[in-house]
Amino acid sequence: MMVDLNDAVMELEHWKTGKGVILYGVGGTFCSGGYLDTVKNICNSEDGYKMSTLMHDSVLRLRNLPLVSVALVTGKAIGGGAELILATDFRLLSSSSEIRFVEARMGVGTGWAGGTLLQRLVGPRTALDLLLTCRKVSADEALVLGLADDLIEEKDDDDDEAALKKTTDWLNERIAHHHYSVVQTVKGIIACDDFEEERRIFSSTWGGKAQQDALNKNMKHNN
Ligand SMILES: CC[C@@H](C(=O)O)C(=O)SCCNC(=O)CCNC(=O)[C@H](O)C(C)(C)COP(=O)(O)OP(=O)(O)OC[C@H]1O[C@@H](n2cnc3c(N)ncnc32)[C@H](O)[C@@H]1OP(=O)(O)O
Repeated sequence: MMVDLNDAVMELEHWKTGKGVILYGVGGTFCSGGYLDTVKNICNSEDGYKMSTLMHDSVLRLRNLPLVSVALVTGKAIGGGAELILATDFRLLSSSSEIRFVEARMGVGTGWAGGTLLQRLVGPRTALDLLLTCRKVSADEALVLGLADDLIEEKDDDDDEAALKKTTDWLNERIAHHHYSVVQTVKGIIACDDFEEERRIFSSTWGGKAQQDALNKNMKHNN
């Protein structure tokens, strides 16, 4: 899974006209973290560092894609699986889903970049609490904590297809009507968090097709 994720992110980096991507699990589980047989086979500091380096690479490159990314969490997100939901811009949870950072119970810290990302999202105090208690976070609580951006009501727990359709619609409300260059510009500006880089990215679309089309419409922004 870890190598497959890295390959998938590399493929997405070559999608020059892309606008959005949804990260989701199948079979009623988002992700239950590292495959335990693999974890048992790499249980030494050197291999742990290599695994963590691979996953940090995947997670941070996923976060920095010029695409708007959403994690659709149906079922459980456990351990590294809970860390993976932090790799995207947004998180949509099915009402029966559950997030649980179990790393401390496994005798380790967060190995897939989840510690730094979690404290940026919910603050250091809440991050520390979630990582030390290893407690279940329900979809409702995730919304309160800022771990979820929206909830996907599902008629029954294993209706993955319906949840994916609702998530696609949610994402399209934000990207479908924009030219891909505009989506990539806005995402690039937010991801860079740097004024000089923002000016450079901004100027890459100034005068472009999307702006010319918009100006030619003589739009009034009052509806
Ligand atoms: C840095 C990341 C890394 C780390 O923290 O070190 C990790 O993420 S380590 C892995 C952390 N994850 C776990 O410890 C998960 C352990 N599994 C569970 O807690 C539960 O299986 C579940 C994920 C909550 C699902 O429970 P449930 O719905 O009751 O189903 P089952 O327990 O019957 O699971 C079905 C089947 O899947 C196997 N399984 C689940 N997770 C893993 C996993 N991470 N690695 C390997 N196998 C996993 C589980 O063993 C069952 O298999 P069978 O017993 O053969 O049916």
